[in-house]
Amino acid sequence: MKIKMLAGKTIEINVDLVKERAKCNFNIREVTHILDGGEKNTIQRKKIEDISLNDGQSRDVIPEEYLSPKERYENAVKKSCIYARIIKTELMNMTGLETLGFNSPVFRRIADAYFKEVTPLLAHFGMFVPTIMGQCTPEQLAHWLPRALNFEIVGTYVQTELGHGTFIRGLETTATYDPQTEEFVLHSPTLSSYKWWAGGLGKTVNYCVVVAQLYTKGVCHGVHTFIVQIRDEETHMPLPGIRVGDIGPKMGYNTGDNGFLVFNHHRIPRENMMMKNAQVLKDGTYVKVARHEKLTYGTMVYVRVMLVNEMAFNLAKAVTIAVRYSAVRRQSQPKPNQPEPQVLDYLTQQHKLFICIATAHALQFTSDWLYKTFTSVLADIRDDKIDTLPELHALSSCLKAICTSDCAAFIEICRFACGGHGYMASSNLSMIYSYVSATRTYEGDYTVLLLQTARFLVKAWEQVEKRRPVTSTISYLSHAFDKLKKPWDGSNEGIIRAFQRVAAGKISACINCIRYHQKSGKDFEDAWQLTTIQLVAAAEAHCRAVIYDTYYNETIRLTASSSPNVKSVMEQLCTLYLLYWSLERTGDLLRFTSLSEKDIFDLQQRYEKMLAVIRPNAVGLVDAFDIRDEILNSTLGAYDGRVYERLMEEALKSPLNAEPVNSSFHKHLKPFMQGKL
Ligand SMILES: CCCCCCCCCCCCCCCCCCCCCC(=O)SCCNC(=O)CCNC(=O)[C@H](O)C(C)(C)COP(=O)(O)OP(=O)(O)OC[C@H]1O[C@@H](n2cnc3c(N)ncnc32)[C@H](O)[C@@H]1OP(=O)(O)O
Ligand SMILES: Cc1cc2nc3c(=O)[nH]c(=O)nc-3n(C[C@H](O)[C@H](O)[C@H](O)COP(=O)(O)OP(=O)(O)OC[C@H]3O[C@@H](n4cnc5c(N)ncnc54)[C@H](O)[C@@H]3O)c2cc1C
Repeated sequence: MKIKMLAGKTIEINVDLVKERAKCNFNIREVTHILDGGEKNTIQRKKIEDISLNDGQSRDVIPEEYLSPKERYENAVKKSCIYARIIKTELMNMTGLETLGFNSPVFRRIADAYFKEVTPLLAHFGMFVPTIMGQCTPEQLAHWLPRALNFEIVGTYVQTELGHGTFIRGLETTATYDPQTEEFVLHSPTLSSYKWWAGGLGKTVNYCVVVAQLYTKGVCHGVHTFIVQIRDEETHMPLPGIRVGDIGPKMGYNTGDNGFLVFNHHRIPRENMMMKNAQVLKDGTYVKVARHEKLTYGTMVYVRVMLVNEMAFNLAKAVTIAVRYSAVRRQSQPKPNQPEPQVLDYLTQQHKLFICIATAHALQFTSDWLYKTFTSVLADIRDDKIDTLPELHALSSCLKAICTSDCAAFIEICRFACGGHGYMASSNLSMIYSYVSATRTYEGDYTVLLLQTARFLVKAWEQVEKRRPVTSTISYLSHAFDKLKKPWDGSNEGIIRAFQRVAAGKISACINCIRYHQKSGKDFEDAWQLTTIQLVAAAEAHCRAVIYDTYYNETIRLTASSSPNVKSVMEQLCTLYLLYWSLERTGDLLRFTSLSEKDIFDLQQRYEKMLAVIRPNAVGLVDAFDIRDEILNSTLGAYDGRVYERLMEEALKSPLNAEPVNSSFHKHLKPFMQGKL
């Protein structure tokens, strides 16, 4: 079927997708505007996408998979420069876009059209610039920020070492102050102190933020951040005292040139210590400026916040691919003499996919809410108020952990939903998965971050016990002393309250367990270690309760003035999300609420009914994510649904198809088959 598109281009669209779009009963644009945070944002995003993508500079002539690792990296650098130039010269100064930050999610979104994996400049944008913004004095900021934003220097964030990633206090790289020359001497004293992992470090950057143990006047003051030049600005040669290189192939991020870095008594000026939170004076005197010791960890908190948005977007990509493909794909014959159904019509397929759409919405709204919380805490810190920081740390830690973990699991389900073709590199699902699966580890491992949140929850519990006030995200704890099981009512609000009861019950169980071990003679640290499995589960339950509450309230708020059908489809998705997790967590609900077997039966019925209600709008819902084909980069997920044509077109690009017979036949296979080898 031929369809005339808005831009005047005529394209052929798969007939099943045309029918699906005709079935959709809500205004797709309106949902796009809600997801973008308003119509103005959608218009702005589309304008930026047009400028960045319409001239085709993002496209590769040869698919990246067929290039050598070196060629892939070089191609990524080339395209990074093209894209960075567009951002710098065409977008940032454009009228109407003044409010757009260098770290706008729109820039990040478009980057996927340029890079199948990642740009070597991701850590420059994502970590180097934010650390400069967060850790420098005004004078340092004036010196470094313009240089970094203008790409006169490119940098990364070098913290992790071979021996330690999680335990930052255990890092071994030293920065020892020499008052004679007013310099810091950076040194890697052991093999385990070698810096390892930083993105862009291997070959791309010439500067970096280094996290090292600060020594002055013979005293260690713990980890601090330093701006370190590692390569010559002209020749790009590593400076004396620096050994730097690429760490080699990984499961993903292969165009990201993650690197190693070894210091041999490398000297940097005193002014290169990032001095917003602590200073070393010329004579070597150490002066603590910040009121909260952990403000040095600020960049990590920022990235954890940004990652929640990243997850919403990546899941939206994966489910767009899987839903469109499932509308095009036909398989099996449940009834004799009937046509093969679209796989999207199978209830089990809907069960795999509609939760992914709902999760993308839940994470998008949660991420917007978290970002607002983050900016308000930053404003507090600027006013020298630090009491809101622990809650932000607890929230960003658990949300980063749960969102990255859920998103990785659901993306893999999207791949399962696409059968064998989902396993093709050209589906792009494997690339999306390998990108997302790393996010569960980096910027704080899943378990480690949930234990940070648990620490906050245990302290909050003690506050509640003393009848002291607690902050809003944990106010539900005040009902936790109710020994009775929470009555189950099954409404959306009821489900949210039930899960808050689950979280409170799990935290209470942890407290009991810690106290039990303490009573039997263990010290607090041992009692804590013996409770960590339950603590992780309690922090997860708390995090999910926060997501349910945020998703539900934001859906109501954001659709308050929407058209009736948009309002109802958004509410249906939110209800589906709550029902899905109720069914996933029946054990918890049976333990902490009055949920009965009959209630579980009802939940299942309601859940399946909701799948059926959402079914006609499924393609419309993924269209509403409004992800351009260049960004999706998928044979299975393109807007036109020409799945088989695209699969064949991509297969023909394989260099193995360039010749009818490969030379290995004559060299190896034939002699072997003829018994001559
Ligand atoms: C052209 C291009 C265009 C492109 C355009 C693109 C443009 C857009 C770009 C946009 C970019 C988007 C995407 C970004 C992707 C970036 C990629 C990133 C890659 C990955 C980077 C990394 O991977 S980089 C390394 C991260 N490595 C960690 O993540 C280590 C975890 N490890 C810890 O984080 C600590 O080690 C750990 C466990 C807390 C214990 O720290 P510790 O031992 O010092 O502390 P304790 O546990 O003893 O805790 C003592 C007390 O401190 C409290 N506390 C602890 N932390 C706190 C904190 N942060 N804030 C407040 N309070 C804190 C705690 O709550 C206790 O409080 P209390 O005493 O009151 O209970
Ligand atoms: C793709 C990628 C990019 C990266 N980019 C950067 C970068 O740009 N800059 C940078 O500095 N780093 C970077 N990293 C490193 C990353 O931040 C660390 O790998 C991450 O923080 C995890 O730390 P680790 O490797 O030390 O894991 P470990 O802490 O050694 O984890 C191993 C296991 O031990 C468990 N564990 C550890 N501590 C505890 C505990 N206290 N309690 C219970 N269980 C525990 C963990 O749960 C995990 O299962 C990157 C990593 C990856 C994969």
